[in-house]
Amino acid sequence: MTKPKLHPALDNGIAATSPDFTGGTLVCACTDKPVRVRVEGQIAHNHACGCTKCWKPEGATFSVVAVAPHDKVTVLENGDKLAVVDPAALIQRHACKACGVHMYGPVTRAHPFQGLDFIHPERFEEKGWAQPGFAAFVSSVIEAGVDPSQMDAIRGQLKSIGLEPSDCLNPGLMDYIATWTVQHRA
Ligand SMILES: N[C@@H](CCC(=O)N[C@@H](CS)C(=O)NCC(=O)O)C(=O)O
Ligand SMILES: [Zn+2]
Ligand SMILES: [Zn+2]
Repeated sequence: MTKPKLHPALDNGIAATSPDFTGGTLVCACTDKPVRVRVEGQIAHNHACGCTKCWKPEGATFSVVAVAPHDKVTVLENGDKLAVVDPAALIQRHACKACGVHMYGPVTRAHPFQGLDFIHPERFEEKGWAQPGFAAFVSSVIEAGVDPSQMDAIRGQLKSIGLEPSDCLNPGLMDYIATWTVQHRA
């Protein structure tokens, strides 16, 4: 059986994290006037996401997505090309209107992730960003059109490259969210 393809940054060996990575510039896919977004410092919680809302490159089953503190994220150039994909969503994904790449997605409402921006590290010009550590929303790939019969192979492939599959977030983040919820009960 052929290995299921997940994402270009996962299918040919995952690039190692560099301790020297101190930030980088995310660039959209436009050749003319690309949007450029600076992220200071290393990213956190990098993971593969199977949900239908996260941006994926052409042909990918998963997105690769991480977070950075909002105050470390700055639009450098061509921010006039950005628009929020779904203003009602928790993550305010700012996409390039010309090429469709999601450049940054802040969480502004009261939520355990408030103050964090979701970004796609494969758009960094630089190498060395923290490598993905788990896979989230794996069952959601079915909503994007994957045949349910493929799920065993997909979960097996994720495990084989060291990305433990979850159908929501990973246990550490789910515990963090539940703890926040207890602490913020009215
Ligand atoms: N099954 C749904 C899951 C969507 C979902 O909950 N995505 C997660 C992971 S990115 C989330 O936190 N979404 C918040 C948002 O989209 O604002 C889908 O695939 O559309
Ligand atoms: Zn673009
Ligand atoms: Zn997602």
